[in-house]
Amino acid sequence: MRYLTAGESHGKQLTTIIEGLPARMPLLKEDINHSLLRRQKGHGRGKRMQIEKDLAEITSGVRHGYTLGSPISLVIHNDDFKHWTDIMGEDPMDDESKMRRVVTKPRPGHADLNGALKYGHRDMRNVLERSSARETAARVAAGAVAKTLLKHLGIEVCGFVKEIAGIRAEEMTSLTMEEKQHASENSPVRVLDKNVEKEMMDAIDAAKKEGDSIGGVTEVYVEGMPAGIGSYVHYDRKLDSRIAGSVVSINAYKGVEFGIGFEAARENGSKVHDEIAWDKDQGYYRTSNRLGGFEGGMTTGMPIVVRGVMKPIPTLMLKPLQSVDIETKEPFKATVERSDACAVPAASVVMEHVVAFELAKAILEQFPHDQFPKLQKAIEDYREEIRCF
Ligand SMILES: Cc1cc2nc3c(=O)[nH]c(=O)nc-3n(C[C@H](O)[C@H](O)[C@H](O)COP(=O)(O)O)c2cc1C
Ligand SMILES: C=C(O[C@@H]1CC(C(=O)O)=C[C@@H](OP(=O)(O)O)[C@H]1O)C(=O)O
Repeated sequence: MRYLTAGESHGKQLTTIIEGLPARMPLLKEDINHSLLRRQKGHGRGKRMQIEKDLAEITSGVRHGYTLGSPISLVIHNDDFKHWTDIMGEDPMDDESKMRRVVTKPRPGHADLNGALKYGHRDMRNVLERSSARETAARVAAGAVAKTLLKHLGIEVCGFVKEIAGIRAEEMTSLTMEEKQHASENSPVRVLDKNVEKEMMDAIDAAKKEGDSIGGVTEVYVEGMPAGIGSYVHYDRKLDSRIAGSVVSINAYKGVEFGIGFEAARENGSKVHDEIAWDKDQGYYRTSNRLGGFEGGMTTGMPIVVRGVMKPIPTLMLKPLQSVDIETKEPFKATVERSDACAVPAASVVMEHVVAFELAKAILEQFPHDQFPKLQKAIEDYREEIRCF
C-alpha cells in the first residue's frame, strides 16, 4: 500500500491517492472527517484554522461504503483559496502584479531558502506553498483510511501530547487505552490531567502573546499489533525504522524514540531489555515494555510506544529572526501576518495517522490479500498460530 499527496497550501485543494487497499473493506467519509477535524482543533493554532473546515470528499475507489480494490482518491478543499485566486490561480499574472507579490525573504527554519536554491525559484512562494504543513491534512486523510483497516483487525492507534515547552504530561503508561483515547479526542492539548492541560494552555497563550513559538513531544501508542510484523531480514522493511522515517517526515519533527528511547544509553542492559514469559492463554509476552514494542525491526506483540520531538514553529509573529533578502542581499527581519504559536497538539494527530499508515502497510506486505475478509481471517489465524507456538 502506498499513497501520494498533491496540493499547495493556498491552492484549490489537497488530493490524496491511496493504492493497494484490499476490496470490501468498510470505509465511510465520516471516519476520515473525524480525523481531519481532530487535526484542526488543537490549542495554539493561528487564524488559518478558523478559515478552514477540513472535510474529505471520496472521489474514487469506494462504493456504498466499501472499498473496491481500486485506488482511493480523497479531496479536501482549501476554503482559503477564495482569498488567493489571483496569486494561486493557473493563469499568468502581469509582470507588475507579479513583482508586487513575489516572496524574496526566506524564513529561517522553513524550507524557503533551500527549496529556492534547489529548484531555482526566485519567488519563494513556489516553495512555501508546498512545504507548508497544510499538506499534513492530506496525510491524515490517508492515515484515517489506514486506521479504519487496523480497527477492523483489532488494532487501536492513539496519539497524544507528552510535553509542551518543558511542561510534562502525566505518565501515560499506567492509563488504559480508553483513557488515552479520551485525552487524544477531547483535550485541547491532548492530555488527561486538567491541571497539566491548563498549564500547557497558559504556556501556549504566553508564547502567543509574546509573538514567539514553542515546541514539544508527542506520543503514539498502539495496542493489538501481533508479534512478528516487520522484518529483521531487509533494512528497508524494518518496521521501527519505517515508523521513525515517517515521524521525522512530519513538518518540524526533529527526532524520534521508542519506549525508554535515549534513556537506554544511560542504563545497563539488565534495566533495558524486556524479559520473555509465557502463559497458556496469551502465549509469549514480556514482563516489561521498555523497548516500546520492537525487537529486530519487528513487533514484539507488546504495545508500541513511539515519541516524536517537534521544534517550535519557525515563523515568529513578534520576534522575527535575522535573514537576507535574495534580491537585494540586504539583511532584514521578517514581518508576519499570521502563524501558529504552537502546533504540538495538532501534530500529535498527524503523528498518530502517519504511524497508522506504516502499520497498515506492513500488515498488507506480510499478508497480501485482495479481499478484506480474507485479510481478517489471515490475521486471526496468525494470532492463533503465534499463541500456540
Ligand atoms: C500541524 C503543523 C502546523 C504548522 N504550522 C506552522 C505555521 O503556522 N507557521 C510556520 O512557520 N510553520 C508551521 N509548521 C512547521 C513548518 O511547516 C516546518 O517547520 C517547515 O515546513 C520546515 O520543515 P522542518 O521544520 O521539518 O525542517 C507547522 C507544522 C505542523 C506539523
Ligand atoms: C494550513 C495549515 O497549517 C499551516 C501550516 C503553515 C506552515 O508554514 O507550515 C503555516 C500556516 O498557514 P498560513 O500561512 O496559511 O497561515 C498554518 O496555518 C493546516 O495545518 O491545515
